[in-house]
Amino acid sequence: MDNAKKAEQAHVDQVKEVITRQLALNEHEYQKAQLETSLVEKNYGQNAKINTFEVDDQMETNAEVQQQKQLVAKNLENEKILAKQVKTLKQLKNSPYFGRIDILDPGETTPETLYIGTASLVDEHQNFLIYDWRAPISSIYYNGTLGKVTYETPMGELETTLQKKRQFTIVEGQIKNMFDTNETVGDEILQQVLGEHNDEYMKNIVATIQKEQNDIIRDTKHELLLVQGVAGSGKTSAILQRIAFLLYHSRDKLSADQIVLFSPNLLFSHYISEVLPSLGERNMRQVTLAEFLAQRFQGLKVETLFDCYEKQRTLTADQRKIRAKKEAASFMERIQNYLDHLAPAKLCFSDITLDGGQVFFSKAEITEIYQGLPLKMKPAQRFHETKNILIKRLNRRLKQEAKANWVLEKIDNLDDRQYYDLLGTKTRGRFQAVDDEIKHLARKIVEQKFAIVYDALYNDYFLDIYAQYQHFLAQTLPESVTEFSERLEFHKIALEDCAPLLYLRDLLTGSGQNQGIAHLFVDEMQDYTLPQLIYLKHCFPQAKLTLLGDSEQALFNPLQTPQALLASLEKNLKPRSSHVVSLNTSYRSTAQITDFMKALLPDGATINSFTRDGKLPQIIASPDQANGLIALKKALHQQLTTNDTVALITKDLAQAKQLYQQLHREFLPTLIGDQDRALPKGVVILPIYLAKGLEFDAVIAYDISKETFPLSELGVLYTICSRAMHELTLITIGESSPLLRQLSPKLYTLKTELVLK
Ligand SMILES: Nc1ncnc2c1ncn2[C@@H]1O[C@H](COP(=O)(O)OP(=O)(O)OP(=O)(O)O)[C@@H](O)[C@H]1O
Repeated sequence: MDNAKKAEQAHVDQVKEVITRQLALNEHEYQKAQLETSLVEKNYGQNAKINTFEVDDQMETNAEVQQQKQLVAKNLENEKILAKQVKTLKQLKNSPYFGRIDILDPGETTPETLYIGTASLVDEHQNFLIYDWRAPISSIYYNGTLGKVTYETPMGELETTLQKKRQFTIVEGQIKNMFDTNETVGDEILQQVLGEHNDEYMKNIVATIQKEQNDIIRDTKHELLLVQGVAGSGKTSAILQRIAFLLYHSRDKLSADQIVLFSPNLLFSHYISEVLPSLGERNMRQVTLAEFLAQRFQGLKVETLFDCYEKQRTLTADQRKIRAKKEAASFMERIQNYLDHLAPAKLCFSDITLDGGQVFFSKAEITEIYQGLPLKMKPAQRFHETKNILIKRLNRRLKQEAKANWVLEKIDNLDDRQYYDLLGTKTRGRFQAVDDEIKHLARKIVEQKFAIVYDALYNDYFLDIYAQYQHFLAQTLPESVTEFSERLEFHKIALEDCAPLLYLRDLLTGSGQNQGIAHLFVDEMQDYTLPQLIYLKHCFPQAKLTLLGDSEQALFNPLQTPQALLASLEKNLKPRSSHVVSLNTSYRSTAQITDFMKALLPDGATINSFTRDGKLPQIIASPDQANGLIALKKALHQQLTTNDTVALITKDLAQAKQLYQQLHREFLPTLIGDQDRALPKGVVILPIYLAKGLEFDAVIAYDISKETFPLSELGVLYTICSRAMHELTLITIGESSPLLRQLSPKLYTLKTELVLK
């Protein structure tokens, strides 16, 4: 070990000692806090039982119980903080830091050495032994080259001189690797990290964040941040780091619950779920578009992105035209326009009925209320007012109904359990007058009977939104009405109708907005239509947006330059400020695989491959299905010897199912469906849309032939190839895809599979 490394190891050991001391202290405190909580809880349980006979005692007990409750809550909070500290210290003990910077501030003569890790560590004398990677000063580590550098602080920009930058890999407290570097985080450690095999969970990239990724992570200025990055350029990694950064940066006012990430599929949600916890943060909320819509269309089967993809080849030219119109931003403007001119008489209300079908509020009564309101009222206000009037009328009816004979009879026939259930939090015999107790019970009985009416009012069921949307379609796109209503009869709704319909509903009823979400992230945004993005922005009006995508991987939408995309988003989402970042270096795959992917694209020259060496992709040409299958089996056997997981990625579900049938005896593969959340080891077979955002050590694509992959399937083939980290194999059957024929033979090895019979 050279002297520098010895000195650094000695420093690691010193820091570890401090960590060990703090860990012991925190663990002790944590156990104490746990004990205290359980004692208070026990106490609180007993306290809650005593003194409930006299009114005064009862009040006293209530106050005491309140106090005890607060104590438990405080203790639990304390416990949570200590548990988090223990977890953080344990992580630091294993690997206290990954970077060091030596800086010389203006006017100083001796440089200061700072170590950077996943969390801060302060010793007993308030010296910072480790700086959190998110601290303002740490940005120098990611951004600066040696010499004069600046960094942002809450007080403004500061300047310093960066004299040294050192990277470490520390495992179990031992320095495994150490490099000095001038540039941003150097290649050596990155090489090593990227060369590792794929894991069940994505890892954080905190030690090797690249400069342009750092710009995304630390952006706090823009309301709309658009990231356009080539496959494997670290978009997902960067946004997860960004979430951790934002939680640190705004820790007083931002919590993980105020952040929503739209992810492409459930597998992906599982895959990324460990990144934030590994950085000491809680996970944000995650949802797929399908889940989000399914919640809003209960009772209907909502077409998913995957259904759309599967069926797109069977659409007629007319259906395509209709879909294109519904997926244009102007369709949302038309909704706005429709509402601006909608006469109150054209509102499609429906009866509110009781369980037995008896009408409680008729459509005519509701329409009359709505029409009778002042003309200048906006639709949402008018709707709200109608609802208020209906609730008042309902309450009046309930009051009258409570005096009805059937109610009094019911009270007489209540058994004890029913009686106490109706009393709820009230106590029998504790009402000021006996009549009050009867009144209370009567009220509860009628409330139960008419709960369905409350429910209908509360959830706006008295507006027939489907009929309203149909009315809108009849005026705007009449050729699409029949298909919409036919689907509805079968309790189905097409994906392209979801965003416009919900938008119409929300604007009409003034509902559907969540003001509490501060950040909205959309991954794989190239698969979203503008109306969907407009609707999401409408749902989360206070949220800053981070949209990430790669136009080249679009399974549905045409290619767009980042600038054109930004211009279109600015026009339609109207953010106060916006910024686009392009990521052009692909980190996921070996240089050979990235070069192959690049060559598939007409504008692939803009992609930089990261210098990680590997095997050339392999193309196996086979004359027919039988030989193709033999080639596939051989390739699977061979790749399973060096990789834990081999992914057979297909163009669609039908092909995935067929291959599963052909391989299941020999390989026991797993056929992945859209409800699967985890990826097992071995051979996995999945259609490309379920592989979005994921990566695999080895990827095989089957039947890359003229018919299955014409030029128009470029995006699909590119996305399949870009899932491979270390090995890529393409098997062609008969005439190969024209996408492959245009590639230089230097980019792959070619093998012919031909078994002579
Ligand atoms: N700075 C980095 N340090 C270490 N690894 C990185 C870095 N940036 C990206 N990677 C790795 O590269 C791979 C691809 O990253 P990621 O999945 O975030 O890219 P992406 O742009 O979202 O990809 P895609 O759009 O193709 O799904 C991951 O294995 C990730 O860990």
